[in-house]
Amino acid sequence: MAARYPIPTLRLRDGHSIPALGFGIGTAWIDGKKTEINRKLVEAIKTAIKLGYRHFDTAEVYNSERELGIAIKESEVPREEFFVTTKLWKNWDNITASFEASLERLRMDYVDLYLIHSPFFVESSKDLQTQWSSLEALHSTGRARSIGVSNFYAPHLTAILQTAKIKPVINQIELHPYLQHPDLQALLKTHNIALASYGPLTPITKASPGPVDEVVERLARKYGAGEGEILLRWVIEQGGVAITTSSKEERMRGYLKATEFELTEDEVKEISEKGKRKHHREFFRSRF
Ligand SMILES: NC(=O)C1=CN([C@@H]2O[C@H](COP(=O)(O)OP(=O)(O)OC[C@H]3O[C@@H](n4cnc5c(N)ncnc54)[C@H](O)[C@@H]3O)[C@@H](O)[C@H]2O)C=CC1
Ligand SMILES: O=CCc1c[nH]c2ccccc12
Repeated sequence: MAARYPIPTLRLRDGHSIPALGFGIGTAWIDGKKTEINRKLVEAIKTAIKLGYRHFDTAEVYNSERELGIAIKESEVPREEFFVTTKLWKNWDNITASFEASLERLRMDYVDLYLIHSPFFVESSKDLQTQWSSLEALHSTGRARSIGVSNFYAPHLTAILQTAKIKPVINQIELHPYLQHPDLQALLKTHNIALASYGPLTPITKASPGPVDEVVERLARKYGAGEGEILLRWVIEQGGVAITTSSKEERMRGYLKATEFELTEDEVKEISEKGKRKHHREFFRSRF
């Protein structure tokens, strides 16, 4: 059975819309060395499509773009119904070649969103500015409908905003109650840059036990949802986009419940306040 309700969308600063719940094909799926097509992954993506997911998040470095392209073709759902994000890894010298290789693997002639995966591989602000101008050039061809960044913190954003002709539409970062980035969130709001959360389930999957456990369990009972769905909804209620994943159909189905109820302002606040009592960063730890 497909989603009972359509997944809500968020309007980006360039006028395009992004579904507020995305299905990631990184982390749990990664096998950077594989050369054969992973049919299990293709089938899992097709299951997600059947359940109603239309927003997929991949990256050059995940080695999953080919499977996403095949799954979308085999699903027979029109390309225009999907929102596909991919990300540039380290090939700064020829960004156009990297981008075109991604399109080829995806079997697509455009992506909805192209992101710089990380700012941590360059030496200077000037390098970041040069990279951003290459994304602007791709955007002008129409093959990257929207452009944005990932794992950017205030100094990285400030650097590119100094010379940007087009501001990033989104910053995809690790965001959950134990990593809330209040200052970065304020900066994004000032520039109308949306926030996408990866690792939204971290408090229950990687950082438990912790101070939000009790409230998340209580709200899951109240709304007849899983604990994960409370954390996904916490992101969505704050105007963010939540990117999660699973290989299990039951979990894929469960996450969709996050679109079927609303948390009250006080409930969002309670999770945030309790979350502030613990700090946990799962990804790119060595950079901080
Ligand atoms: N831009 C970036 O640098 C990054 C982007 N991402 C993107 O975000 C996506 C999601 O990232 P995750 O950290 O995996 O997201 P997540 O925090 O939503 O965790 C999803 C994982 O939790 C497991 N899970 C769900 N419910 C569970 C439960 N009750 N008990 C135990 N395990 C449970 C799932 O099976 C899955 O493996 C990735 O696939 C990728 O597309 C992820 C990391 C970095
Ligand atoms: O994007 C998520 C984190 C990450 C960075 N590099 C790799 C490589 C393979 C899987 C995930 C990641």
